[in-house]
Amino acid sequence: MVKQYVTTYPVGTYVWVKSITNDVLDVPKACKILSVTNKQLKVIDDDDKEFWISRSSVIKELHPSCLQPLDNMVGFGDQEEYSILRNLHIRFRRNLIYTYIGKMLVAVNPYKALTIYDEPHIMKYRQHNLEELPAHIYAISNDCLKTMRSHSKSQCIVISGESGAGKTESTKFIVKFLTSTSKGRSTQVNKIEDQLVKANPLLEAFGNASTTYNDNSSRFGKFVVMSYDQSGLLNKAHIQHYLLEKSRVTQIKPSERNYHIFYQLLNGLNRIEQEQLDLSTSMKYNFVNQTFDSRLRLKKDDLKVTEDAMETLEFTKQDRWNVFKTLAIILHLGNIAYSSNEIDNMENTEVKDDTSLESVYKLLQVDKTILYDTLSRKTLSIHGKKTVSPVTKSQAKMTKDGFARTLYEKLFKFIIEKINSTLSKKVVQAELSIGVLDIYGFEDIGINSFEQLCINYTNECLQQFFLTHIFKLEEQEHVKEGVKWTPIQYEDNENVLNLIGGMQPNCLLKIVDEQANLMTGSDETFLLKAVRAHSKNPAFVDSLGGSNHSFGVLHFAGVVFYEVNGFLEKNRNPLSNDWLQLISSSKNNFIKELFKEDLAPNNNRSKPKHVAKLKTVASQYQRSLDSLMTSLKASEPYFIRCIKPNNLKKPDLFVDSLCCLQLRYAGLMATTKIRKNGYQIRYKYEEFAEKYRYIIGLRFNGSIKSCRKVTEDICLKVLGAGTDYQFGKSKVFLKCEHEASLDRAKNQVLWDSVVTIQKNWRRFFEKKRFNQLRKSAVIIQSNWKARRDRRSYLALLRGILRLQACIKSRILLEKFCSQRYLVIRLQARCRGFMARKKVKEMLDLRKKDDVAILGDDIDAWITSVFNAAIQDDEDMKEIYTHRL
Ligand SMILES: Nc1ncnc2c1ncn2[C@@H]1O[C@H](COP(=O)(O)OP(=O)(O)OP(=O)(O)O)[C@@H](O)[C@H]1O
Repeated sequence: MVKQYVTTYPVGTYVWVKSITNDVLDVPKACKILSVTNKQLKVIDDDDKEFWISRSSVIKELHPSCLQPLDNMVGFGDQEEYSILRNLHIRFRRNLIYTYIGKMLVAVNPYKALTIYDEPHIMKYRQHNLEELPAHIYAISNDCLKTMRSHSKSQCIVISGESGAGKTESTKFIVKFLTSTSKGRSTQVNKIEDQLVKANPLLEAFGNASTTYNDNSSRFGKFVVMSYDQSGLLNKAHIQHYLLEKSRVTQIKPSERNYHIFYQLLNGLNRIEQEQLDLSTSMKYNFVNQTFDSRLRLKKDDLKVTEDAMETLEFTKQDRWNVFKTLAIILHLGNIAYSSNEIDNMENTEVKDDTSLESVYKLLQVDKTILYDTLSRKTLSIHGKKTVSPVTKSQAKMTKDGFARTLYEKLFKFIIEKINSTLSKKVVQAELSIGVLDIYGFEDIGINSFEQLCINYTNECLQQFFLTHIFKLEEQEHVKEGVKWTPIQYEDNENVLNLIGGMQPNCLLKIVDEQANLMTGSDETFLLKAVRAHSKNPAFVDSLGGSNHSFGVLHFAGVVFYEVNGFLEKNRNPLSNDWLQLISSSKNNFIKELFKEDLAPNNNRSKPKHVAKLKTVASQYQRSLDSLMTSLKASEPYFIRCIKPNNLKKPDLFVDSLCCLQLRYAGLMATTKIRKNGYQIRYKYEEFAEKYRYIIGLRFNGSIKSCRKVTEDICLKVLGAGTDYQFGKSKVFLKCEHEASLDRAKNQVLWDSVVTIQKNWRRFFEKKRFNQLRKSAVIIQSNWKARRDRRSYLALLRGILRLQACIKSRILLEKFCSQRYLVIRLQARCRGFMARKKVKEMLDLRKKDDVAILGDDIDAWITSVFNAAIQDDEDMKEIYTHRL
């Protein structure tokens, strides 16, 4: 038995080991076998912890594809929850926080700064396709941008996850990438890019606060839409906001804080400004001193950052001052105190006439008596007759706080509208856009209220959008196209959606609205009606039997109980006629502008709008949610699921059970399966043929019939026969890896064509250059040859002249010598003649005179003459010879 075991799992094998506890979230672990005994195995897990396990704890051996961390989890041979979790875990330990599931991105919050978001990374990811580089949020952003351009269709990126999972940071990285790709191409784009980036600190100052889960938690949802013109340049942006958590303005939970801007204001204003707004240090104001979190130090510069952002976003100095003034009013409202006494058995509430009342009166610019009355009385209209009645201390405080909350909400709306007007100055036609949705995650905070119901309803809608996109559409499309489809089990949340909102007449939000509009409506009547309408609905959990007034909803992430106390009040517009009249009498035009919608006359111009049917929070919220869903449905979606690795906000700590829960809630498991089993890539035949026709070197002729044939030919050529892809009625169904192969093949063809074009162009260019060079070379050569020939000609000429001179001199010399010779000969002849003549004469004389004496002289003389003649001849001869 042992032998068999050891043979199956030898030392060094990686195996899945069952969890030690029976906790549903304690998933199996991957361990390496270190040693084997008869009964037990010594193993080491991914955290380098060694322990002994029994043989029966081993589930199975790890699939070879799971041994190394994978960038895209659809590549796993082993599609189990624990293998996915382990992949995320070991990647996280290597600081690889991003992982794909098909085109969906899972991002694990590292809780530490990573050096993967700088400009060189942006440049790198901009030049590559998805999956060519390690998984990254930039790769998803780049793919989204490319798809928008190539499909000419707007895109959206839906980011979801728990509070603190990293949604807002992810949004910032996407915006950074998308804006920087257009950066530098025009001054207008640069301006929008700066403004969009600066909108972040401004929104964070007014919409973020420190909470138990996150020191910089966004207390509102936002949908940032970036619009691109036809040339693909970013030219405007718009921010839509959802459900600001306004209750935080007046009430903060222990160890949490109010919105950052209040602390910034109290710490950052100079003394003169503080005096003008009657403000001093933060600890004096009830709305901000309820808790003090020592972890968060207040920085003087924070207000400066917000003011800089305001300046970039074109807030005027007056706007800035108006905003600060409104914040000061809210802070002073928080400090207004009441006293009460009993008159005629009725509690009579009075406002303490202190500095806070003075400050509100001064900053709100209203009549002090009207302010005093609004704060401590209420006007009732009975049968058209108005009567003023006293209110209890708690009622007075509630309406005053309600006004402070509404004022803050209006101020936040003003900030967003101002940002939007700056970011959307340019009007463009035929624009495409990329929307990034960063919305609060699913919430269960113990005592949940109306706000949590709305937040969780939003998450249900997004979950349905996700499910619809991933599952339902997949299924429908496969069936419609006649492609083989293996159904996959997933949790459909349509039931929960119908329970809370939507078109159903009896949904919870409609019942809250209905009760809020009834004079007799109360939280109790709402609960009663809800129970009556939905007691049989499996998604509705009735807790009427319990001591508290609550009901539960079975959300996709689990059951959440909601306390109904305050439901109706929160749903109603809390501003009474008294407050609206106070505002309409104000000389503070900014505040009046904030409330202009509420103060605008109704159709019946004599009556203020607020007298008509209530414009409830639920109805407004449902409208904005509907519009959001319409925008999302009109675009091609990308999903980013953010995962919080631990609740301690610590780096390098990955708690398996916590992450496992988030994976389940996010439906990631089913996604991995559908991605692996299904065909995530599909193209209409025309689109496919148009996109990939280069592979078979074809011109596009637009006919559907031929497009299908073209598609089949291309697939056969690149993917081969029998590979797992299918042809539907109008589309071809492919897997991710098929698209990658096709893209590679297309890129290769395009690359080859580019090389051919380049080659030919270079040839043409080089040939032209060569011809020019040759022409020039010939000119140079000919000039050079001419010069050289001229030089040798001149040398030759000189030689010839010298030769001529030599020859001439020689001829002359010869002539001279011969003449001389002749002259000498002539001389000799003459001399001979003369001598002979003289001899003859002397001989004649001897004949006549003393011949004996003369005879000897004559002989000597004749001899000398003869020798001289011979010598002359010899000399001549020699001269002549030398000359030659
Ligand atoms: N990619 C990241 N790199 C480094 N730190 C990160 C990253 N993502 C998130 N964080 C850290 O986690 C904190 C919480 O992130 P973030 O504010 O984005 O969460 P959230 O999901 O938007 O939360 P909430 O819903 O409460 O607004 C950030 O302040 C930051 O410190």
